[in-house]
Amino acid sequence: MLSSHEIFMQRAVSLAKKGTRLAYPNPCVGAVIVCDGKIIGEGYTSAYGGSHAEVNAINSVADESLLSKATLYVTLEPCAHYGKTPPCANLIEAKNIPKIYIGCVDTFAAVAGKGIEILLKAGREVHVGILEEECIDLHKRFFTYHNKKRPYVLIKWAETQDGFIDKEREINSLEEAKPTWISNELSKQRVHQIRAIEHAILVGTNTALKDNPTLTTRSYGGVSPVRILIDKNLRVPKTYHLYNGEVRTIIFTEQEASNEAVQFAKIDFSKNILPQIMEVLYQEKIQSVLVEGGKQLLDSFIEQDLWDEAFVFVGNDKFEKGVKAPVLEVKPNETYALGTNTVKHYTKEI
Ligand SMILES: NC(=O)C1=CN([C@@H]2O[C@H](COP(=O)(O)OP(=O)(O)OC[C@H]3O[C@@H](n4cnc5c(N)ncnc54)[C@H](OP(=O)(O)O)[C@@H]3O)[C@@H](O)[C@H]2O)C=CC1
Ligand SMILES: Nc1c(N[C@@H]2O[C@H](COP(=O)(O)O)[C@@H](O)[C@H]2O)[nH]c(=O)[nH]c1=O
Ligand SMILES: [Zn+2]
Repeated sequence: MLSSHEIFMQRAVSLAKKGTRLAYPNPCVGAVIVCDGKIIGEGYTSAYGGSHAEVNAINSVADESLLSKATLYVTLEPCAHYGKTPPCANLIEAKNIPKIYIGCVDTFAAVAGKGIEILLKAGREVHVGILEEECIDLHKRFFTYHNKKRPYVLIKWAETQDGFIDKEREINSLEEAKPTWISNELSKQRVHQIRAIEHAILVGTNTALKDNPTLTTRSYGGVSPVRILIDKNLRVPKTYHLYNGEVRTIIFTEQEASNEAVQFAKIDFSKNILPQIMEVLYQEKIQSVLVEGGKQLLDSFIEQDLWDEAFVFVGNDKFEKGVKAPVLEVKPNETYALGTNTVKHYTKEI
């Protein structure tokens, strides 16, 4: 059974999940203020440049005098640095909040224990590590980005019962360029929900040529991720969806090119391209990337052990031949049904 501290922290985690996508490149933090066992204030990080969770929670309290006997629950260590806003640790001190429960320490160098230090120096009671696993999971993109200097990488594909991601097929016209659907409508919505959380989405050249993907969140809503395409020789026609200007799109190529609908990033294809792509995404402050295929691209991420989380959607069909699905040599952490489909979810410790 959860303790009351864990229940309030769980509420802070749920609040944080509401704002993940808009807070980028900030972590979306959740905060709850409790007095006499009742929640008197709540908040989560505003869209980038806006106020932090602690500020929003404090501002939401109707009777400020209660703060001096209240407890603050916050998913991430309060900040101690002047970024776009002043430090939250100083605000908590100024508002005389006596008890602070923190989900996890912020490993970002500008904070890293300094927020806790300010609160302890001010004589506050500080507890760290409440629902720590959930809080680290919540902030995994932000931690990976700062600690590994690359975005958090998720790989995802849909495969048939007999392990194929497509049939054998040739594309002879624009009309023929569309995905072979393996997963069902519920899975599609789940994929769009995942897309709505992640910062960017990446596909390989053959996937773009055969599927003419849109890569948006249209079945779920929310912000669509930045679209990323690998296209060494610019083989994907400008009539394809990726050039429609609907969503910010970056194309990795070795060609000199310009186009008002997309952004080109030149890399050296004679070398391993994945570290180069990671470096550009890092410079672009992109904190997570969902790799949606195809086979060759997914295999290169798997071979280089460059993934943090994976989703495999298993449909009901058997193709008997076609494009073979990638293989993960580890067991899924969870498996669940989405209607008649099965989802295998793999996570790694960050
Ligand atoms: N069921 C599903 O979930 C999915 C199915 N698919 C299917 O998969 C198929 C496409 O897969 P596949 O043919 O493997 O192609 P990919 O989409 O992986 O694209 C491969 C091409 O992209 C470039 N590329 C990819 N990775 C690298 C790398 N690491 N280094 C350098 N260049 C790279 C190369 O282009 P170049 O040769 O120009 O250098 C390469 O030929 C399609 O049939 C598609 O429908 C795709 C996505 C998901
Ligand atoms: N075929 C297949 C998938 N294919 C992936 O989805 C992309 C198409 O995206 P969109 O154009 O936005 O619908 C496609 O290029 C490929 O990366 N995904 C799945 O969840 N299930 C499926 O059965
Ligand atoms: Zn802050």
